[in-house]
Amino acid sequence: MTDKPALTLEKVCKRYGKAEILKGISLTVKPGERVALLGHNGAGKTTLMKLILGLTKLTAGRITVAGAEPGSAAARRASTYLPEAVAFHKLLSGREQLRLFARLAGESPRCVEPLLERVGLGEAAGRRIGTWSKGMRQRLGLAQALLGQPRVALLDEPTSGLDPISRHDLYAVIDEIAARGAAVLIASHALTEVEARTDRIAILRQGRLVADDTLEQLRAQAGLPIRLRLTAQRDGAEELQTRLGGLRVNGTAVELHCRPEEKMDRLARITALGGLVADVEMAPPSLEDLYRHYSGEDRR
Ligand SMILES: Nc1ncnc2c1ncn2[C@@H]1O[C@H](COP(=O)(O)OP(=O)(O)OP(=O)(O)O)[C@@H](O)[C@H]1O
Repeated sequence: MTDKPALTLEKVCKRYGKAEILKGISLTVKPGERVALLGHNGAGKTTLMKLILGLTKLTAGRITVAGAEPGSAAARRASTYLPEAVAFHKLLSGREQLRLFARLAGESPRCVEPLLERVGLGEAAGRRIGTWSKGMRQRLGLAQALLGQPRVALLDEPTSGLDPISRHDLYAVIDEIAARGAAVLIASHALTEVEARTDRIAILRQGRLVADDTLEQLRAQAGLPIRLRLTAQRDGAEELQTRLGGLRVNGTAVELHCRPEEKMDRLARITALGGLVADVEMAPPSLEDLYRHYSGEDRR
């Protein structure tokens, strides 16, 4: 897989009337990379995807999709898009709809059956889409996204409204799209799942990209505290709090926060308390903590 970005954004600006939605966004996504695009409602995630697709015009800056201009025939061939609300022809069966998409993508109809099986729609494929659940329609959307070997895949909240198993299955397909060499950009509010399933996190805030790195790097840059939760032996929570400080969480637990570099020292002090401590759990800052920090919502 080449290291050259499949998707490049340079100082991208977008205005709607007087409203400046995006103010100089620069971002690259390499083949095989899965990047989460986070931001509050109205931050501009969908607008960014529409610019990449050439569905709306740039105010300033430059975007290239597999080396081509957004909206050009080459860029359209190279990219695929799963919108938040997938709309299909209700009267067509899943198989008929996917055959139609395959024809439009210049693919052989022979690819349709394996794709339907791949996304778990083998049995439902003959039924009209109008009778399908949201999860089934999202799966068909992903089957469409797998057509034609895309080099750039844009997925707008792909798992919203799906149950945990369907989410899991959907991410398995997203991983496959990336493993085939597509640069994948996923707009999402589902922090726990993107924490586990993406390679890099980009956060939009007030029209700017305020974070763009791996989770580990963002943790290191943010310097947020590590949480230590101690469970006391019977009736020992008060003594534990007196000795170590921190907050009583419930009848038996005490929570402490410490800087990453203090962690070993804290653990040594906890171990020295011997039988007073029944258990210790340690949690590094989650993506939710980091998101609050970078999006300016850290009010704790
Ligand atoms: N066609 C349009 N004309 C005018 N303003 C628009 C248009 N499309 C989007 N906007 C505005 O641009 C801003 C960004 O919208 P966008 O849909 O990109 O946000 P988002 O980050 O995808 O939000 P969400 O998480 O709610 O889906 C919003 O303030 C929205 O009202």
